Formats: sequence, structure tokens, C-alpha cells
Amino acid sequence: MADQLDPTPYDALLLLSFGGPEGPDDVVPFLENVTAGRGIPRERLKEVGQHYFLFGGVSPINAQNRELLDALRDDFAAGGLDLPVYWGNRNWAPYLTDTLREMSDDGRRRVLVLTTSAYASYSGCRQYRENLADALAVLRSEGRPVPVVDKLRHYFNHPGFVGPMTDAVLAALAALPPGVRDGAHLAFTTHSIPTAAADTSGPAGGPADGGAYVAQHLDAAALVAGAVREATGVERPWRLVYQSRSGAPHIPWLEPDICDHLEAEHAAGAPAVVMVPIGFVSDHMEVKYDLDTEAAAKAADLGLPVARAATVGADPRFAAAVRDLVAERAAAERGEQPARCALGALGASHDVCPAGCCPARVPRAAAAGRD
Ligand SMILES: CC1=C(CCC(=O)O)c2cc3nc(cc4[nH]c(cc5[nH]c(cc1n2)c(C)c5CCC(=O)O)c(CCC(=O)O)c4C)C(CCC(=O)O)=C3C
Ligand SMILES: [Fe+2]
Repeated sequence: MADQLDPTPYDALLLLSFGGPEGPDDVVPFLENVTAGRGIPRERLKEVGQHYFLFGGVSPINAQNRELLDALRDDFAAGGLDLPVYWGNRNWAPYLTDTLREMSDDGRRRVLVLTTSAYASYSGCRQYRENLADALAVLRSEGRPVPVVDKLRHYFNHPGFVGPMTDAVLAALAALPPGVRDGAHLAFTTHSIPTAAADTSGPAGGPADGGAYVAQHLDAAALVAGAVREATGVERPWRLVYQSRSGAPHIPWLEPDICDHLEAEHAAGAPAVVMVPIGFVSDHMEVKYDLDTEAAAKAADLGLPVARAATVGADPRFAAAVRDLVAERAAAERGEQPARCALGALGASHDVCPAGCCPARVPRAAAAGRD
């Protein structure tokens, strides 16, 4: 038996994710949920719908979250953390509001939240906090007890995230033809967001001073690239690039796009590229379509050998990292000074988002932060 870890003051962990369709009839309602009032061009929506229909209308994300839930429950049981784990989504069943209602009815009063986004940004952090505030408001209106919710800190630089990503890059390199392996470049990819959102991400005045989205990705990518160099003895060029852009064309989003980057790498004579989706925690549709389908087709056109690294998914080291972060945060809430495990230049990020962190264009109520 492992030593018991003390989760006090928490009485539950909530896995909070994006959600995805589970059949063809779900696709359009899902996209309506995702884009409610957010002005995504119709053309883009039709295109995104097609991505899902290509895969039978099923996003892999819900199955992946079920696997992660199992991994977390197994890890907590083996690691001596007696804490029930629940799951709710922003855009599809099980919906966050339904899960929080169940948690309230189960008597959960102090809830720690793990989001399936490792980084700061409006979409990856504050929007989930807004979703929590909305759901808690529903419980309040129903006269139910409303639990206090806190959000786990960003985990992009935790060894339990960096380690599996490093092994995934090594596995992808091994999948390349031997002749191009040593020369292969690394393309770390993440979701493009409007540059205006990138420029205000994270806390102003913090270590990345409002540019946390890009700074955190660069930190994580440098850690993985460094660990791959250690393991292979080969120094490889690497770059952070972007994928899955939407929004109106005249609004600037982070660039370069992965497909343009593959073209530039090919033109510059790179013998091969490993695509590393460091911005995501599972191989969901943005990975399966935008990288494995679209970018892979681009590479095939160019005659450029590519391989794609897996995401952390339900890796036991990632589950153990979550256990570590839960124990750390619980100790901090009890007024102790826990060790904070973090690699890289930025250090452990804040426990509680300060006021103004990852601001929304239109201010709205958000839970689990100072504003
Ligand atoms: C930063 C970020 C993450 C990573 C952090 C996190 O994981 O939260 C992420 C994840 C995901 N994004 C996903 C899907 C979509 N994102 C969209 C739209 C957008 N994403 C944005 C940003 C992000 N998105 C933004 C700024 C938009 C446009 C405006 C808006 O609508 O906010 C749209 C609408 C159509 C389109 O524009 O593509 C869809 C369908 C799925 C599910 C995949 C599956 O089903 O397997 C996942 C995990
Ligand atoms: Fe934030």
C-alpha cells in the first residue's frame, strides 16, 4: 500500500474537457454549441463538419477522456489518493452542468478542476472558468448547494507531461525511414488563436507578461527538444508552428500554419519532419484531421517524409502528474508550502488566475479565479 495522500480540503476532482460528437446526428448540434455567438464563418463550419463526417461523425475525444478517467482512478487508487473523479464537457454530453448537479447532489462541496488544456489562453483557461461560473449559476437557481471550485495550475512544464511527449517524439523518429532519421526537424504544433488573444494570455506582469500562450509552448517545446537531443545525441532544428485556424481572414492569428511550414521546410532542404502536437493532451479531431489527414497529405504532395508524435493521452506518468498536482494544491490550500514540480524556464505557474488573466473580449462571470 502506498502512503495515503491528503486531499483535504477537496472532496472531488472534476475532469473538464471540450466534448465532441459521437455520431453523424451529433455533428451539427455540437458545432452549434461550440460556436454559439462566436462568429465563425459558415464556410469554416461546413468544412469542420466534413472533418467529423469523414470519421463517421465521431470525435475521438470522448473515448480518450474515458480512458484518462480510468487512468486517473487507477492511479489515485494505487497512489493512495482517496478522491472521486467526475467528468464534464463544455460542448457535449456529459455536459458540465449535469455533472456539477450530480456532484452537488452527491454532497461534493469543494471541487478541484483539471482541464484538458495545459496552457494559458482565453479558449484554454478562462473560457472553462466561464463555463464553470455558468453551470454553478444554474445550480444556484435550482436551490442546490453550490460547491466551491478551484482549477489546477497549468501543467505544460510538469515532468509527467514532458516525459511522455519526449518518448512520443523518439517513437515518431523511429517510424521514419532510417536514412532521414538523423536529419529530421521537429515541428511543434498547437492551436492557432487570434494574436490579440495570444498577446493578453496569462497574467500581465507575470513571467511571460501577457504573452503566456506562446511563451509556455516555447518552454515546453524547448524541454522536449532538449530531452530528445540528450536521448539521440543529435541536435535538430525545431520550431513552434500553428494549426486549426478559424475566424475571419482579416483578423491576425498566430502563424505559420503547419502546412506552410512543411512547404518552407521542404524548400529549405529538410530531409524529414516530425510533427509534435505539444498543444494538445489527446489525439482528438484537431490532431486526426488537421495533422494526420491534411498536413500528412501536404507532405505527401511535397514528397517530404513526416511522422506524427502521439500526445500524452492516458499515459500513466500523466495520471501520476495529476495526482502530484492535486496533492500539491491541497497542501497549499491547507497553508503548507508544498514542493512544486516544474521543469523549464518559467517555473510552476500560479494556482489562482489573477484578475485580468487571459481576458475575454466581452467580460463575463468566471469561477476559480480572482475575477
Ligand atoms: C486554444 C484552443 C484549444 C486547445 C485547448 C483546449 O483543448 O481547450 C482548442 C481545442 C479544441 N478545439 C476543438 C474543436 C473546435 N474548436 C473550434 C474553434 C476554436 N478553437 C479555438 C482555440 C482552441 N481550441 C479558437 C480560438 C476557436 C475559434 C473561436 C471559438 O469558437 O472559440 C471549433 C469551431 C470550428 C473551427 O473554427 O474550427 C471546433 C469544432 C476541439 C475538439 C476536437 C475534437 O472534436 O476531437 C478541441 C479539443
Ligand atoms: Fe488564465
